[in-house]
Amino acid sequence: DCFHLCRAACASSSESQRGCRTALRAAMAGEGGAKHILCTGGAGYIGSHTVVHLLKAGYRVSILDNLSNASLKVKERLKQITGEDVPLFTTDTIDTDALLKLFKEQKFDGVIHYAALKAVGESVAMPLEYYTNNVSGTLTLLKVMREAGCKVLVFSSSATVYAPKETPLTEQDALGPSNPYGWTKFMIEQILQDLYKSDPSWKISILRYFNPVGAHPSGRIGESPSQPNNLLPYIQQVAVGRRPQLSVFGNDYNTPDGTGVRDYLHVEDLAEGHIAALTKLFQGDPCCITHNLGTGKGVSVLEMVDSFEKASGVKIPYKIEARRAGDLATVVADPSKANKELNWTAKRTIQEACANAWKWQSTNPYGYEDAPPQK
Ligand SMILES: O=c1ccn([C@@H]2O[C@H](COP(=O)(O)OP(=O)(O)O[C@H]3O[C@H](CO)[C@@H](O)[C@H](O)[C@H]3O)[C@@H](O)[C@H]2O)c(=O)[nH]1
Repeated sequence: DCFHLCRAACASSSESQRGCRTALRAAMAGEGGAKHILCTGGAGYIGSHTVVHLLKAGYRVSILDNLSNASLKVKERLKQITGEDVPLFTTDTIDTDALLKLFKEQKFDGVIHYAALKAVGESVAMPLEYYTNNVSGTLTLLKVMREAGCKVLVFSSSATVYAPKETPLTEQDALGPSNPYGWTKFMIEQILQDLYKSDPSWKISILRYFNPVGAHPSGRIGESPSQPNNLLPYIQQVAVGRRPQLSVFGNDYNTPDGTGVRDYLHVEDLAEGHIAALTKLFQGDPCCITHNLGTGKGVSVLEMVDSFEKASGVKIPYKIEARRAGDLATVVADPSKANKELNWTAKRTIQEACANAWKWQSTNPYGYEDAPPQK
C-alpha cells in the first residue's frame, strides 16, 4: 500500500522524507484529508518526539506549548530532523478565549494532550498550582474541544495512578496515587470516563506510561531538565560533568542487586505508542480506553549505570545512600493489552536508549540552555 511504498522510498535526508510525507498526505487526502493533530505540550520531552513520528506517519501537526518547561529551540530542532516548520502556539491551556479562537481558526481533527506540570516533589509543595494547571487546564481544553466538535483525544497519563504494588501492573489493578501530581492524572482519567459516559461520541485513549528514557537517535532533541529528578537524566548530567556523582537511593530492596527496579521505555517507542493509539481511534468506534505503555521488563539502578557506562565509555561515580521516601522496590508494566489492542510493542533496548541519550547529552550538555558562564 501507499504507506509502505512511501516508507520504503524514504531516504535519510529530511528533504526526501518531506517528499515521502507529501505523498503520504496526498494518499490520506483520498480518504478525507491528512488529519490535523494538536499536541499540547508538544515542545516538551515526550511531545517533541511524538511530533516527529506524527509527521512521519503523514499527520499534519501543530504544537500548543506555553514553554513553561520547554524551549523555543525545539522548533528549529524539529525542522532539522523533519524538514518541516511545525506551527507552535504559546497559548495556555487555561486561557479559554485564546483556545476557542485557535480551534476556530485551525480545525483540528484530534488532540494529544501532554501539557502538564510533572515534578512529583514540586507537586507536594505546590498542590494548588498543580491542580489548577493540570486539572483546570484539561477541563478548559475539553470544553473547547466539545465546542469545536473535535472529540478525538489521546491523554498522557502515568503509571503513578496505580496504588503501590510490586508485581507487573495491569490496567485492572487498584489505583491510588501518592502525591498531588499523581492525583491530577487520576482525576483527569475520571473526568474523561465521565465525559465519555455523558457523550459516547468521543474517542478517548488514556495512556499510562512507565519510565520514558532516551532521545531521538539524531541527538537533536532530548530531555532537558535543569534540576533532574529522574535516574537517567541524572546519570547523563554526571557523565558530562554537571554533577559530581550519582546517589543510588538504597541497595537493600528485595531485588536481584538490591537497587530499585523500573520499566524503562525508550521515548521513541513511547512516541510510536501514541501514533498507534491515535490511528486506532480514527479507525475505530467511539470509546474511552486505557492502556499501559511499558516494556514489561525490569531494570535496576545499577544495571542502568552499567548500560550507560558501556554506551558512553564514561565512568559514572556513584554512592549508595538511604532509600528515597515513597520509592518502591519494583514497578513494572504488564503491556499485553497495548501489545494486543494497539498492535504496539516496545522494541528498543536499554542499550539503545543509553546510546541515544548520550548522543543528545554529549552534544547538548546543557540541553536547550546555553552553558552557564565560567567562574
Ligand atoms: O538520583 C537518583 C534518581 C533515581 N534513583 C532510583 O532510580 C529509580 C527510578 O527513579 P526515577 O527515575 O525517579 O523514576 P520513578 O521514581 O519510577 O518515577 C517516575 O515514574 C513514575 C511512574 O512510574 C512517575 O509517576 C514519576 O513522575 C516518574 O518520575 C528508583 O529506584 C530511584 O530510587 C536513584 O537511585 N538516584
